[in-house]
Amino acid sequence: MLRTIGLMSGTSLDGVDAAWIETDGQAIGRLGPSLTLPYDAELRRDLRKLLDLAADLPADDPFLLDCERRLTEWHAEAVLKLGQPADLIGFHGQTILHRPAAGQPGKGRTWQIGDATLLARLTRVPVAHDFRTADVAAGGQGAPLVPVFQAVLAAGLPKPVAILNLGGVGNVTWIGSDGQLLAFDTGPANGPLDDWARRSTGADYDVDGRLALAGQVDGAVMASLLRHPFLTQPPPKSLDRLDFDRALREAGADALSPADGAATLVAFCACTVAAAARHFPEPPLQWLVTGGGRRNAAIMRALAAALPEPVRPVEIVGWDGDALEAQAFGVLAARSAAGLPLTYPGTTGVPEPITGGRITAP
Ligand SMILES: Nc1ncnc2c1ncn2[C@@H]1O[C@H](COP(=O)(O)OP(=O)(O)OP(=O)(O)O)[C@@H](O)[C@H]1O
Ligand SMILES: CC(=O)N[C@H]1[C@@H]2OC[C@@H](O2)[C@@H](O)[C@@H]1O[C@H](C)C(=O)O
Repeated sequence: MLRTIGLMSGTSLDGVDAAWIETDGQAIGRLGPSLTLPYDAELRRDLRKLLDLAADLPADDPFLLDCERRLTEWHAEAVLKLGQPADLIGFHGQTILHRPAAGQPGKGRTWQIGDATLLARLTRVPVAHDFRTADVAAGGQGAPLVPVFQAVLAAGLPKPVAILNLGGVGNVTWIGSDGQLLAFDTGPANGPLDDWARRSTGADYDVDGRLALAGQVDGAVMASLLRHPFLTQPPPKSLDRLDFDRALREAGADALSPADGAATLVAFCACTVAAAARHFPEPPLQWLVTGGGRRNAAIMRALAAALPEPVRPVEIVGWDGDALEAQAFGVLAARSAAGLPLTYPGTTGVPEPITGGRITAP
């Protein structure tokens, strides 16, 4: 088994999640400590700016390179703070653009920034990185990547089960009784809500969903959003963090009051999850919710109303919803080192299971 440290900077841009996990990529030995190192306001703002600029930026743009260096140093700081010995780091980096081309090998693009050479030098540990490129190059969605780890974690749970991650974007993993995996992005989750909270109240996010709980869902905006073709599109499918921004503007969301806007975004998030469930081969026995969205009481209430099955935070089965994605990248790093598949036809739509990632020595 390898002692790994998984590092994830998700689409919420809230900070680096780091987790220690002992694994050979197939089984989990020990789960160790984890932490989140939140970005300071300046780095968070610059990363958010990068998302808007990414489509037109050359890879050697000075602003991009400066952000990449700062992002990498932040990750190194997270590793040092964790203070655990490691044989391998799994470094996701920060997605700034995601445009896969389903079923068209060589046509899609997914872009995670992060300087693996610098991270390996700063931590003196080999770094596995660039986990999504091979899958997109082979015609896969390049996301989600966590299902292979969730399947190991969920081995002892009654099936079918649905694991819902509510980060900036939402994604779900459905695991059937025979171990069948179906995973895909559900729709926007905290991303548009965070942008809305920042614009309307100045806060980084709607703490505990209080703003949304004080508002009313706007029927006209909802009706417009629910017509988005992503909801009925069959999986595999994945999203860029900004994919719904235009639809939200066109639906007239910008004209809503702060509370009604938040309430409407929350209700839409729950509707996208209900729409996702229509793609499952059979209903799950329960939904286990991970990611920051599980702390948003408005989202959890809306999910409970929209789904017929029980909806609970993953802590109910003893998992740590703040560490899960980081732990996944430790396992993905070990799988990459062993040449094991990271993605499958049922998770990214790649034609056959393939490995991915590259390893950079210190
Ligand atoms: N107490 C809380 N109340 C409401 N929302 C919260 C709370 N805590 C966290 N969040 C939300 O969760 C988000 C962070 O979630 P998470 O860390 O799962 O995202 P991520 O890892 O960046 O995303 P992704 O899964 O897209 O990679 C915050 O931006 C915020 O919107
Ligand atoms: C391209 C990209 O970075 N996608 C993220 C994003 O955030 C949530 C969702 O969209 C998911 O598909 C993915 O992250 C997790 C870690 C994954 O790949 O499983």
